[in-house]
Amino acid sequence: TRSSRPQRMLAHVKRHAARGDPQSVIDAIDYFCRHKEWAMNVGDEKGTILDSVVCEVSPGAVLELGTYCGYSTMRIARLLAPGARLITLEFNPANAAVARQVIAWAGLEHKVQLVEGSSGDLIPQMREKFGIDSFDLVFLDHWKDWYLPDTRLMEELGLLHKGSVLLADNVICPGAPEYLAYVRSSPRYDSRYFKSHLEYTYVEDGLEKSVFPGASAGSRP
Ligand SMILES: Cc1ncnc2c1ncn2[C@@H]1O[C@H](/C=C/CNC(=O)c2cc(-c3ccc(F)cc3)cc(O)c2O)C[C@H]1O
Ligand SMILES: [Mg+2]
Repeated sequence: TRSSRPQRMLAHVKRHAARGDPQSVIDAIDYFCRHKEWAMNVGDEKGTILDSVVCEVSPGAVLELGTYCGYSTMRIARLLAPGARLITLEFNPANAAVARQVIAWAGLEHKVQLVEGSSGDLIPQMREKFGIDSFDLVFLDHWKDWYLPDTRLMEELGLLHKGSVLLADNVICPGAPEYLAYVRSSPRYDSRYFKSHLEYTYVEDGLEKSVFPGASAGSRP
């Protein structure tokens, strides 16, 4: 049967990127998406904003929702300090299979734990299964109407601590209106919009960075 776009992207990586060199894998994917076939990776322009937030937070524990082909997984993992961990959730087995190979080609598999399944099912298992007490950084890039329910779930489970950062892709295109309204109106978050463009296009899009000031915030009388 005809190959999938993620499979063609992986083939391009294996042909053009150097093993163990994350930047060459990132560049190969960006080239493929810009000059051969568009794909919904966060891309190089928004990726630079993602990089700066990762460096600013220098997280010990990161959660990524929606691995897809592993592009943003690599962007985050390549910047992590020794011992820091990135858990990425992907419910489509075919995507997960491609992402594992992309991450391995970049030589980052020791920094990444890719878990297959739905975020709604897996987030409640973070403590017991992965020994994670809370996340310093969460990158939201899965189905857009899952952003808000998953954020509420992480709050309720106490997986966000004072200073935890949520970074959400696509808040303009395709958009995550309910999520955006929530983080921008809730006294629980200090939220800021980073204007950019939809990956590999001139269409406006951006990232929303929301800092969780702590459970006590917003509950004061
Ligand atoms: C709930 C849940 N749990 C685990 N993995 C989940 C999940 N929901 C989706 N996923 C996985 O994440 C990935 C899905 C991401 C959804 N992202 C998108 O739909 C998306 C779409 C566009 C876009 C913009 C303009 C256009 F004209 C067309 C498309 C751009 C993007 O950057 C995107 O992230 C793959 C999927 O298997
Ligand atoms: Mg996205």
